[in-house]
Amino acid sequence: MKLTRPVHVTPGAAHLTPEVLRLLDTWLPGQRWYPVPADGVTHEPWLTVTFGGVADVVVALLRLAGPGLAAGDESLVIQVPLVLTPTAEPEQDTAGTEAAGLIGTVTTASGTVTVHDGGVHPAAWHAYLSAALPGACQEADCAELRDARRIAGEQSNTSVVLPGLPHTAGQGGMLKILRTVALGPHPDVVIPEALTRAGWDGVPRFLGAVPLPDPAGDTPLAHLAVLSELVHDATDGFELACAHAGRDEDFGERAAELGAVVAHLHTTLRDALGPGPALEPAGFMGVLRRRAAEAFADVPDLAPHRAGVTALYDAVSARLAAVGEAAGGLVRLQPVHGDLHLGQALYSPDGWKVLDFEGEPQRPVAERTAPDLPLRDVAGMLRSLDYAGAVGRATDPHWVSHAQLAFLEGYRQGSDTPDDALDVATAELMLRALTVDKALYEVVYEFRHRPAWMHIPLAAVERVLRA
Ligand SMILES: Nc1ncnc2c1ncn2[C@@H]1O[C@H](COP(=O)(O)OP(=O)(O)O)[C@@H](O)[C@H]1O
Ligand SMILES: O=P(O)(O)O[C@H]1O[C@H](CO)[C@@H](O[C@H]2O[C@H](CO)[C@@H](O)[C@H](O)[C@H]2O)[C@H](O)[C@H]1O
Repeated sequence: MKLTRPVHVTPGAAHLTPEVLRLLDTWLPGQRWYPVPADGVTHEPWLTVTFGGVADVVVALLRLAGPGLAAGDESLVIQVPLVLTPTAEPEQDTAGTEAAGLIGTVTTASGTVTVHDGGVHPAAWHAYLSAALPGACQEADCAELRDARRIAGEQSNTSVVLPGLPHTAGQGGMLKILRTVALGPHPDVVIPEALTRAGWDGVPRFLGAVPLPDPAGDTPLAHLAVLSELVHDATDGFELACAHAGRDEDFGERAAELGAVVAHLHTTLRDALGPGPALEPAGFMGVLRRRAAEAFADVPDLAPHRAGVTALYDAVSARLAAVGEAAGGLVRLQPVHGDLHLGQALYSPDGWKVLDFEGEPQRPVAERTAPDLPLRDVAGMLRSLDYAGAVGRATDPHWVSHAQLAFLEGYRQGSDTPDDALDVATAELMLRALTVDKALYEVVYEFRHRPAWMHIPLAAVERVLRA
């Protein structure tokens, strides 16, 4: 019988010496996937994970503690896979160490150990792969790891291409090591698994996952990694749209196809996972108002738009209350993507594939996974087409609006509208509110990560409020 490797969990910092933890304190804040500004943040060992039959690989699950961060079960937990190799001498030559993932060397009374980042190390990939997929990668030099490589770029997690992994449709896999560990089933596991089970081919086929076992029970505490089929000859949707924008080439056809895929995604999600509760206007708009207040507190440049946002949200609240009263209730919420943008879509010879169901990384987990309005994803794509026009430097003043209208038309045609759907005028007003909500999120995201691009969502806030 083909087995997966057992995953063992130990409380605290088992297998990790104080020297290794100190090394991590210095190294972690410089990582792209580190989820918060590092000022005053400490790393508290929560659990340590090892894999049966795999030596040297230790995964530290560290709770982030500090000003403004939640504590206890609510804390933000990061996953830090490490390869700890006992060695005779400290490594002197550090040339090329970043590529090799060397974090450092520590010496204790019991000897010297080199510490490598497991995210870029084949020994750790072997451990995850053999835990995710029955029978795969039984040896560290297995065929499945041939030519494996971590993908470069600005990622919230660490993804590894496995060209040698066989699967039903051909060859190749993608292992995604989740850097932020949230208690409960992870949406990037649950949603692709449900969509694959439903036979929908708009996501890379789900192949397996690495659960974090609960030492006190049978249900996994969380998920550590997810494995999916590699999409071949795929182009990142944002790069594709920017390239079209740069040539002023119409993106309408691709955008319409994408709209139809997003519509099918919503129908399949509702059928596979079931609808959620009915939209409750006060609660829903309360969340939007709180998020806006947080954005205004974070970014001073947003101040001139405070009154406009309040007025728009007041108008939506009033309309939802009136419509709900007249209809005896409003549309039901449902599972959605939650952070949909062109960079979460791959264009392949087989059409568009949607990726990354984690929700907006800067939001609390409960909020990210809550049932929502599908219009949230529509707003995300409209915003992304606007980014593509700006970043790709379209000179045609209609490039963005053409692509957005084509996306909306593709979405409308692909939609299987539920009986309780919002009427057109209310849906349009709600789409404006969700577009503003997304643009405010983006202003904060750009303020923190890419200030040179902050003008793109800032202009959008102004434009939508003026409309
Ligand atoms: N199954 C796949 N096949 C091919 N490429 C993929 C696959 N999954 C992800 N990618 C590539 O990896 C990138 C990062 O994946 P994603 O799931 O969005 O990770 P993150 O959460 O770190 O942003 C994507 O933008 C895409 O280019
Ligand atoms: O991909 P992530 O889940 O890490 O999402 C975060 O980063 C995105 C940028 O990489 C950011 O997206 C914003 O910029 C995109 C262009 O780079 C644009 O297409 C999106 O529309 C825009 O929101 C995303 O918001 C953030 O959560």
